[in-house]
Amino acid sequence: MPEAPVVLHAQGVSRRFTKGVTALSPVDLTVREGEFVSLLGPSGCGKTTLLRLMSGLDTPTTGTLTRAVAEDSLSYVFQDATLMPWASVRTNVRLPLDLERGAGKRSAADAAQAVDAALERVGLRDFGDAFPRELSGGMRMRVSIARALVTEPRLLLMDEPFGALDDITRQHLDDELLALARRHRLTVVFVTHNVFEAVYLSTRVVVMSARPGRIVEDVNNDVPVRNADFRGSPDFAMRAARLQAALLKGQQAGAVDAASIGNTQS
Ligand SMILES: Nc1ncnc2c1ncn2[C@@H]1O[C@H](COP(=O)(O)OP(=O)(O)OP(=O)(O)O)[C@@H](O)[C@H]1O
Repeated sequence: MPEAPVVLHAQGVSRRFTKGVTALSPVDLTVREGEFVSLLGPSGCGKTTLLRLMSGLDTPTTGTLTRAVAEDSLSYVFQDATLMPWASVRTNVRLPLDLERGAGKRSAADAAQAVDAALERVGLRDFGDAFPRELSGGMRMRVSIARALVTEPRLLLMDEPFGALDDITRQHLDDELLALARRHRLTVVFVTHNVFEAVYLSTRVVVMSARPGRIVEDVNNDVPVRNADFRGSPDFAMRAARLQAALLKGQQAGAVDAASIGNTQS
């Protein structure tokens, strides 16, 4: 079977911030259409930095990053739901279309239809008139996902979207996300530091070292079925253990890197 087209390609991409913080060592990474790639790494290893570079919100210090989808085919989901508290769910979800409509792209009726469809997709059809304060944390995150889906993106960049939720809600949203990704043939890059979530969701897991982040392992995780049986299976536990070991290796590599940087500076 021919390989799916490339959606994202990073070559030698690094990011150094002012004040000398190197958040990301040179990274090479290719993401293909339909993949669900998790970036897994310890806190502060540069996952968000890499995701922001992929989105175009930030530019690399070195290297090149090419994206084969247009800016309006890409959506970014932040760690927090980041909803406007004074606006209804419907208005929140419509925001990207309002910004787009400024450029004369879509009629109000089309926008309303797209908002309803996005709310339907995340199971919030009856909550369009509610305000964020009336919703649970999980529902707010679903609104945030509906807002990301309303433009019908091909590429979804998600920065630890379920990190603040309890396990049951997280698992529920994991299932909803998988169904959405499958139904709409999305390519997803998903930041997490949770090995179990990475195993459950991803077709591929990119494990990063502690800061300065670099890729220590690129693990294929293409499994045929993802459901409660899979979560409870020995295969699942083995995959999680393997990622845990890779994470540990990455943490140690980060510590060694930091020590050698210290040595060269002293
Ligand atoms: N704008 C910035 N200016 C200076 N340093 C920054 C900036 N953004 C991030 N950093 C630093 O870069 C490093 C990587 O940050 P980043 O947010 O990418 O990590 P992360 O892996 O996403 O962490 P977490 O899992 O905790 O969200 C951190 O040490 C952070 O302090």
